[in-house]
Amino acid sequence: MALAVNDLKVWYRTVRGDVKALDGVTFEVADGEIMGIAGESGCGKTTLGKALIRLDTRMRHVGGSVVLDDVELPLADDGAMRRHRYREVSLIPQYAMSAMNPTRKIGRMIRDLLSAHNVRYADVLPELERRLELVGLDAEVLGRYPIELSGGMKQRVVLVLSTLLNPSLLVGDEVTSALDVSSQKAVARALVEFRDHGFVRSMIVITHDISVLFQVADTILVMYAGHLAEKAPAKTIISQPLHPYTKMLIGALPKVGDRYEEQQLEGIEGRPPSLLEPPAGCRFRDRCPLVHDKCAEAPPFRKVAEGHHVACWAVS
Ligand SMILES: Nc1ncnc2c1ncn2[C@@H]1O[C@H](COP(=O)(O)OP(=O)(O)OP(=O)(O)O)[C@@H](O)[C@H]1O
Repeated sequence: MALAVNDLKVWYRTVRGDVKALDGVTFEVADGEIMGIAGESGCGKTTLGKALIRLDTRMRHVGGSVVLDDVELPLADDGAMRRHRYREVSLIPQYAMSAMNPTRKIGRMIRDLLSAHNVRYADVLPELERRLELVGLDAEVLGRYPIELSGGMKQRVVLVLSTLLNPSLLVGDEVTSALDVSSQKAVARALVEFRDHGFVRSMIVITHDISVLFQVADTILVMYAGHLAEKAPAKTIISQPLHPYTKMLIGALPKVGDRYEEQQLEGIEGRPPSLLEPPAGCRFRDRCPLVHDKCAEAPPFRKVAEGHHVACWAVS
């Protein structure tokens, strides 16, 4: 087992009270698994990804644990997390490619990052060049400034850089967003290849665009309002989703072969509850077509088949 997250709660302190962005989530990611996280904006995807690497000053670890390769990560202790970051668990944050320092050449930027982790650039340079080549980039990109590269090239550099020390887990947050379709495909392919080559053991790929996950993910975890709704193999999520929210998410996707003007995208009516004062019970119940009395109680995230977990009272 690569990653075991148990009843993890991470809240944000705000002047209006605590935002319960991650409110007791439990799941596992196996060795070699690429797990995608899907869900509407604000459901807690980014918070979950960040919580595994670095809590920012407003985030508070309220409870629960994260165990990576049998070692519990000291989430609340930023100094102690340093030892795990980058070497064992690495993050490609949202907007990583836009956040590259425009005044630093790519090679210099990588050198700085490595030296912050006590690794000599010269020692990894041959491997760095090999991996750049693998993602279709010539080693001469190391002598270029970020502005000289396209979005897709930058994102492939970020992928190589973030996995250079072969971490056990890579978390990629919206790594294919803001790219054109062919660059999206190249980055998605590179993610899978990096796992297949063993450059990274397991991955969590976060996106609001569930169709991206069909290209890369072995399993998909669907989140709703700081809770987990469903986790299953990607094929099962597409063909036999069980949670009413997952069914709506899948139903909201355009169907292959539909003509644009004929598409009737259903969308999902209503909005998720506020995470400042989330209601007790199932958080989806106000929007759920299957709501009944029992939903006043929070449904457990329980196993319904091998590799398939669902939190819904209406699923038998
Ligand atoms: N710094 C912060 N301070 C207070 N609340 C925050 C902060 N960052 C996020 N939140 C709140 O936490 C909840 C979860 O946000 P998060 O960014 O994790 O969701 P998300 O699913 O990744 O959304 P998106 O797809 O828009 O990135 C939301 O209600 C959001 O408003």
